[in-house]
Parts: sequence; structure tokens; C-alpha cells
Amino acid sequence: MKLLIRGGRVIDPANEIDAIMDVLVADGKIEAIAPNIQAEGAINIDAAGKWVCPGFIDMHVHLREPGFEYKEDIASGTRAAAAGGFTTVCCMPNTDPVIDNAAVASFVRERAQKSGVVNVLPIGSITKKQAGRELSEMAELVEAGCVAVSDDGLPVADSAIMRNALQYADMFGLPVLSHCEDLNLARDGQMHEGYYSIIYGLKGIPAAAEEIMVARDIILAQTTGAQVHICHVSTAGSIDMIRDAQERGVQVSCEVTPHHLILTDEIVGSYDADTKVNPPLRPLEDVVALREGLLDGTIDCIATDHAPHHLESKDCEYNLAAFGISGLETAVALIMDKLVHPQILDAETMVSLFTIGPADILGINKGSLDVGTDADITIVDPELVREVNPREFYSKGKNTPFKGMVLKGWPWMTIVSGRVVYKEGKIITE
Ligand SMILES: NC(=O)N[C@@H](CC(=O)O)C(=O)O
Ligand SMILES: [Zn+2]
Ligand SMILES: [Zn+2]
Repeated sequence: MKLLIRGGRVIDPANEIDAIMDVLVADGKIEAIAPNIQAEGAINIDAAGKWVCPGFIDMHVHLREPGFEYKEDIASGTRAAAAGGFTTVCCMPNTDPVIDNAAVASFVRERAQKSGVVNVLPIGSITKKQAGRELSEMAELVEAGCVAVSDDGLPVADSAIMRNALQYADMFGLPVLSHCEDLNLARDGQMHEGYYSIIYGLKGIPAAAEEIMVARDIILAQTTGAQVHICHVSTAGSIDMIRDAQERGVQVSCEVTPHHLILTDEIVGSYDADTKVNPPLRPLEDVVALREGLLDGTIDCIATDHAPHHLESKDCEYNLAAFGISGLETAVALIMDKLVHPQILDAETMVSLFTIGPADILGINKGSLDVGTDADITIVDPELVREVNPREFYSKGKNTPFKGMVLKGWPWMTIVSGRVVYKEGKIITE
């Protein structure tokens, strides 16, 4: 089976390509990239006016299976990923049971094979049951296909355990993805601690709750020489420390979410629980610093932190609501509309933040259109205008603060290993 994607703007930052070209796919692999390819018997896809990119990778999603299938499962979560233009997602281990051993990791991969429509790479936990006391068997997790370890949802509060984790994971080349939160400072907090938390009468989570842990992790990465990756970085102070550490040669990378790049804590005044997320939405100064970090290369990638929740845990008092935003189906459109079209972010940087950026952190052979690699391809229609309508989400999680927003620039087609899994609003399953 051959696919010929014709006349699109091919943007492949890993190969420094940005030109109108054809892409030929054969037997699930990239076979050629060149102008005016002739291919007998190939199915033609007219990509004129579209961006043809390496498949987008989201290295931070919560698929909730096993254990919380009422919030999301691998079938629904991977459909949401495909609709959002992602060909590969890495799923966090805060499931029930936790992905802390080979059996659960293998279960996730088997479910993904059977019911998923995009590549699913599991993330194992740093500590058994994410309890923060004893390290998981990382050798076993690597063997079972885990590409990183994380206790996301919770910090590794004990610094001695974190230091051991960094050293141990380093032996397997596994990145440690750190959820930075000092639980004593964050306790009972509902939103960012500052002007608006006072105005709105909600208990605040100070920036220091994140920054103290970012500082600690940088110090531990420096003293061990190991690699640490900071999840969902959200404050100016964190960015400053990460930038400084990178300049000193410390192996620290980080990701940012679309919501932290676009929203401020002011919108919590709607008391809509869909604005409640961890880390919390921050003031404008932080948003500005995150955008600077994105442009100067301090931030390595954009990840959604897709955190679907059931209506019951969102349609309630702000104080009682769960933290999290269903992000897979809006990420690309948000970045296109709010950063690319206003010319804050150029197309090539945007594509690299969704492709080679995360692939390099994870050390996976994806994120480029290299000939011979899996034909994972994301095609974006930069001109398509659509409203965010959670009722049409493939995700079971309808919890988005972006509902009703009209955005320009959406994923148009998603191709995984040469198979079209999403096209113009529809998931395609044979
Ligand atoms: N981000 C969130 O607000 N929630 C995440 C946990 C996490 O990413 O820390 C979840 O699992 O629901
Ligand atoms: Zn987290
Ligand atoms: Zn998360």
C-alpha cells in the first residue's frame, strides 16, 4: 500500500526542510521526500495549502486505563490524540494499579495494540505504587517498553529517594520526569497564590511550591550528572533556574502546556472548575516568561498534560473539584491560533516543539521524516477555523476552559505507520 501526499508545505525541522514537496509512504515507512514524485498505484492525498509534518508526540498524557476507565480509556484517549494531531503519546503511570511493574506496562501496551489508534509509550513510576518510599524495578520497566519514569500527580518528596532514582534511571538511559510540588506549601490550595486568590477568596498555591522542587531537582541532577526533565513548568522563577542550569551544563529539560502558555489566573474568577489545574494557571508575568523560554530554547517541548476527568468531579464547588484539563484535542489549534498566527512562534519552531523536541528527550527514533522510519505524519490545515466543542471530543473528558473558543489552524489528517487514522474531523478505523 502506497500513499502519495502531494504538494504540501513539508516542515521537518530535524532535517531542516521547509518546502513544497511530495511525501511517498510505502509499507508503513517514509519512502521518499522530493518535489513531483511519480508513484504508480499510490493513493493520492492532495495536501496543497497544508503543513505536512513528522507525527506530533505528546510526552505527557493521562489515559487513565487501567483503573479509571470512567474518566478515559486507551481507546478513547488515543482517538482524542489522533483527532488532536498526535501520532505518539506517552501515558503517565498514575493508574490503578500503578504502572510500577512489567505486568501493568505490558497490559497498557497490549490494550494499545488492540484498542488504540496511535502509538502509546508507557511511562513507569519512579516509586512502587507512587508511594514515594521504594524505587520501582526500572530494569523490568525498560524491558516492558517504558520510555521514562515519573510519579506524576505526586512529587517525589524524599530527596534521598529522588537522588537514587536519578542515578538508577541514568543506568538505563531513562529520563526521570519530575512533577515539582512542595506538598506542604501547596496543601489545600485551589489556584495560584497572589492578587486573584485574595480577590476570589480561594486558598493559594505559591509559585515557591513549584520552584523549591525545581531547584532541588537541578541540584540533584548536577551532583549526580544524571538527566532530569521538569513536567509542566509554569513559573518565571522555574524558567530562570532551568535556563541558568542548562547554561552551566546541567542535564535538565522541561515541557510546557498550552494552557500555561495562554491563560492567566484571572479567569479562575468564573469559578468554572475547568480552570482548576495542577500546577495552577499563573499571572501574566509567568506567561510572558514561559513564552520567552519557548523562544530561546529553554523549554524543549510542548506537552498537553491531558488530564480527563468525569463530569461529577468538575461540576461541583471549586474547592472540591479535581485538578486537570482535557488537552489533547485543542493543543495544536491553541498554539496555531494564539502563538503561530500572531507571529509569536514561527512554524518550524512550533513543529519542532511537538516532534524532535520530545523525541530527543525520550531518546526515541521518531519526530522526523527520515526515509526508512515509521510513516507517522501530522497534516495541519493552518487556515481551518473551528469552534472548540467538548461535546464533539473523542475524549471522555469534556473538561476544558477553552470551550466555545473559535480557533484558526487545526489538525487535518493524522497518519500512523502509513495508516490514515484521522481525517477532517473523523476517526478512521477499518
Ligand atoms: N495536571 C493535573 O491537574 N492533573 C493530573 C496530575 C498531574 O499532572 O500532576 C491528573 O492526573 O489528573
Ligand atoms: Zn503533574
Ligand atoms: Zn500530568
